[in-house]
Amino acid sequence: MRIVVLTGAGVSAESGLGTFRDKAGTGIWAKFDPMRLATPEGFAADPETVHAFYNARRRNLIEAKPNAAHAALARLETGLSVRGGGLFLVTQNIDDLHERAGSRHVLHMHGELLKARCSDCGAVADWRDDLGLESACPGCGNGGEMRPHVVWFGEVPLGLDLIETALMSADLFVAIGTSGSVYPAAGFVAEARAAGIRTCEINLEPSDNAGMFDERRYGPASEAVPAWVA
Ligand SMILES: CC(C)NC(=O)[C@H](Cc1c[nH]c2ccccc12)NC(=O)[C@H](CCCC/N=C(/NCCC(=O)O)S[C@H]1O[C@H](COP(=O)(O)OP(=O)(O)OC[C@H]2O[C@@H](n3cnc4c(N)ncnc43)[C@H](O)[C@@H]2O)[C@@H](O)[C@H]1O)NC(=O)OCc1ccccc1
Repeated sequence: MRIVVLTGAGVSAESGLGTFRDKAGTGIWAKFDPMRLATPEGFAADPETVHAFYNARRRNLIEAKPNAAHAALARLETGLSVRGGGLFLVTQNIDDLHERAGSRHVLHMHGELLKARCSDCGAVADWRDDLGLESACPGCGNGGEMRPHVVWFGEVPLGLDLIETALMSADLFVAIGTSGSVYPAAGFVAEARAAGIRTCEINLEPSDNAGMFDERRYGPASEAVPAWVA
């Protein structure tokens, strides 16, 4: 059995990491302007404020712990591989909770908060401290060029070709904890359906494209994902 799982902010919500959009309007993008904080233009216009936004999220992440949903997906990875199948885990999350729960192969299509990238030479480095204009690139040594290694709006997500290949050879596509509002990730279910692949949504509430899924399971990820994996 080959399964492609796409996760979003909802899988890390019970680990204390805020989601971006929710019906109650208390998501990160309800409090902060994504066009100012999560676009290359916003970073060019006001890098200090963007650094402060991601530095706060990085410190918060370092204190966070994986939850039962992350642990269940790590078990699924092992379980499928010993039975000759495979799990392709792609996440929109920039946190490292899947890896901390034991998942060995995780594709971060929107980048990683614990990495920084030099806008000059493109070098990507592990980064756990605050990032700022004074941060020097460990590659080319230039200061003032380091930025969070995340995919901002208007930027091309990472690993789209690998995701496409995995999707086209999958038996099942499952979306977990995502609102289905950000593309191209929100379009994967349509691609899976078009390829005749079975689809399932696991979420707290129906997502924007809930109707596209063959199967829907609702509840907190820390309960619904272990129940689905078992
Ligand atoms: C807002 C939207 C309309 N805009 C877009 O989609 C844009 C523009 C666009 C492109 N194509 C389109 C087509 C139509 C319309 C618009 C577009 N897309 C882009 O700009 C993308 C880049 C998008 C990436 C932007 N970066 C992020 N983040 C990184 C930084 C950061 O994190 O700061 S996006 C941001 O939203 C993403 C999606 O959010 P979710 O993860 O789904 O989280 P959300 O809060 O929305 O939902 C949480 C869900 O969990 C549920 N939940 C809550 N608690 C729990 C719980 N306890 N248990 C279970 N579920 C739970 C809730 O009910 C809810 O449903 C997140 O990953 C997050 O990363 N780039 C691009 O298109 O480049 C060109 C291109 C593309 C392909 C090929 C060539 C060229």
